[in-house]
Amino acid sequence: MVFLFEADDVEKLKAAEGRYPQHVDFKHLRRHREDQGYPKGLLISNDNEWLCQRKILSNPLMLKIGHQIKHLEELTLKTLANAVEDYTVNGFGTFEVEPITRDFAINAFGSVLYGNSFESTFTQNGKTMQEFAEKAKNNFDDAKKLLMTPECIMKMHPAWKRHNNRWNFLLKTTMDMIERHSNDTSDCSILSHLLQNRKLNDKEIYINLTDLLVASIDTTNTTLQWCLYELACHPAAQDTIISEAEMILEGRSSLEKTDLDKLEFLSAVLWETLRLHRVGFFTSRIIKDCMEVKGIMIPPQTNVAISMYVMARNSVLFPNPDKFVPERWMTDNAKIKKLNRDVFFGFGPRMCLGKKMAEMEMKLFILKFCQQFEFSTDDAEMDQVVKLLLTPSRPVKINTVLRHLTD
Ligand code: HEM
Repeated sequence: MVFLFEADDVEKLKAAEGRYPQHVDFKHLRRHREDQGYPKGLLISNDNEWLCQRKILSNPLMLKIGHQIKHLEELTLKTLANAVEDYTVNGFGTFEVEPITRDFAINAFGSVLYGNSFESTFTQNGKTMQEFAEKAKNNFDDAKKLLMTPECIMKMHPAWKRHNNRWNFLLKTTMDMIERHSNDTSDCSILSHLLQNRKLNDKEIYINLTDLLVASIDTTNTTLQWCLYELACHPAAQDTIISEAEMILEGRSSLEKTDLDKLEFLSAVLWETLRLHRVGFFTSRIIKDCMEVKGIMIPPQTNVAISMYVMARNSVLFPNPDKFVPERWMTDNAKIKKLNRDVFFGFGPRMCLGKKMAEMEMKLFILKFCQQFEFSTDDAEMDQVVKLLLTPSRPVKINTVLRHLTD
């Protein structure tokens, strides 16, 4: 395996990844699916099989983005209203953010997949979906162990059984959700689109919907926790988010998708959070063509990884790299701008399928959270723990006061 970490290397890797980019073999998922007679799904497919599924899944996702903002806004407000009710007394409260960010992450992407009625089934089946999120999260940890174990002895690892049992639960929950929502064609969910156009068979739909929800929950949940943590340490940034929104919205309380695109500082806060606290720390490709780096030829079929973590802490591009400085993204420096396009959500044709949706969800949540609460933290030093994703070492706790009380 070769590790690269300079911004220019991404371009070289893009040139060598070929038309059908291939990442490292997720052998733990592949073996479980083979054993159970399931198809691979987008996440672990390659070549034309990957490209076909990518097209089938990205079309409805793109369509949904334009229509989703009103629902997401309502969802965010509802999530925060519940938080106010549950965690604050007389407008003040100290609470862990994870239950709130996790509920939001499940509901936000759950409604993209299954339709806006997902939220009410989520409430009825709250326990099941919480369990789904919990098992998906624990599987990231076991996936790390299984990925590092040779395939010939992988099934002897204690993590193998746990991992499979959890996957069986995740798939079963998806089947229940599909059954529950298959007649709901009212708000063009991904499910209704897939059932109508029938380009994927039933098993392919099960696998892909499970993978999409798993890929969406912890990535969004973890990033939002880190973002609230950084904002709690930097209250002035909360004020800037609010004043920027006041300027762009000019008295309107409801947002359009185009408003979010104009909120430059809010985007910068998200990029800076992802720079410091990437949910994963490298993205890899099995290269198709040979590539040359610093005079060394790397042969085809080598696993080449870009270390996003190292790249994002490069002190030439990012002076004082360990400091949270959102303003550094509000620049004309093309190299820095390119990094947020190519790094946080991967690069090239195989970049994150949920990038645009995830950005929209997270920006909305952060903005509404800052408009609702003024918040700080007593926890000045938070370490990162590698669980495949880079998660906070302790629960993120914040001290809040309802903002209208401080105005
Ligand atoms: C903070 C949020 C997220 C981050 C930082 C993130 C990051 C990433 C990264 C780095 C990759 C690897 C890309 C590559 O190999 O070049 C990826 C792949 C992927 N992500 Fe995300 N992701 C996020 C949210 C989501 C969401 C909400 C979805 C739901 C659709 C999603 C679905 C996927 C899928 C399906 C892939 C595999 C794509 C493929 O193999 O073609 N992600 N993500």
